[in-house]
Amino acid sequence: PRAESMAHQSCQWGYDSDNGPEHWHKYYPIAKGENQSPIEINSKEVQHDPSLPPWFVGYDPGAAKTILNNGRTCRVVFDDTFDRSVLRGGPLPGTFRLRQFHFHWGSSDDHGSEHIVDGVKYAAELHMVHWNPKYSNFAEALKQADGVAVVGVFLKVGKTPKPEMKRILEEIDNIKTKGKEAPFSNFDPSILFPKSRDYWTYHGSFTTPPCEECITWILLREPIEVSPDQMAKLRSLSINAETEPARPMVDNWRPPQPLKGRVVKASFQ
Ligand SMILES: NS(=O)(=O)c1cccc(F)c1F
Ligand SMILES: [Zn+2]
Repeated sequence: PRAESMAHQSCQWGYDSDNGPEHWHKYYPIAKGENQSPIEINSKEVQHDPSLPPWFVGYDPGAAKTILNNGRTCRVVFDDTFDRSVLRGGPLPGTFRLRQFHFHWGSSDDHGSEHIVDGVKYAAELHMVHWNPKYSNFAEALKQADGVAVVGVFLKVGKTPKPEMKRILEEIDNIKTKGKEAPFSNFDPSILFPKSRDYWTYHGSFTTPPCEECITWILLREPIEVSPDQMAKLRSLSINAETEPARPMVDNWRPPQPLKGRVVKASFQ
């Protein structure tokens, strides 16, 4: 157990019993808000919206910059100083700039995703984070209800490895511990998308502190398939720094939050 809880440290939130999701509201009161994420998707209650347009991405592989272990997830960061890699259409007003993508996963294949669909927990969930350039920067955007758009992709464990995950998983050996980062260039994240563009969409929040309610979620219905070895590779990351005792980076997911009357729309019947 950790020597001190989040209360003493300058708010090092995490996923442990003493700094995890049940504690976040003490430093981030919005964590108990009306539009929190993730949520459970119940197909019987979603509203099919035939007017929902398709979403599109135009990603420049040259915008990929680095991959890093921030002690909570594995994150790939992009150059978002201009409209270089963008997401548009779907429920979104205008184009949104790709800033980073990261993952959430479990300690075993039977759980790990943040959103849950008709009771199904996937092994992991990929989040591609974009922000609305009508605001001057990401920090401003996350204070606005239409500031951020995240495309969520479920990862399901099967027999066949997803070749497009290879590049990311190969880099993991270079970023094993917190604070490590490595160059990561020439990568178009749209190769990680499934075939179908069907999605659910709702208004929610970051699933991590600061839990700001600034996100238009676009959750893809079709999971991508990864192999057990690929999941084991993700689980080989550590949350500790190189000089600290090894602690595995697993179960970095927030449980589902109250829907509070929000309506989830589906782009498909
Ligand atoms: N899990 S998450 O997609 O909601 C997320 C987490 C950290 C920073 C973000 F910008 C973000 F969107
Ligand atoms: Zn996330």
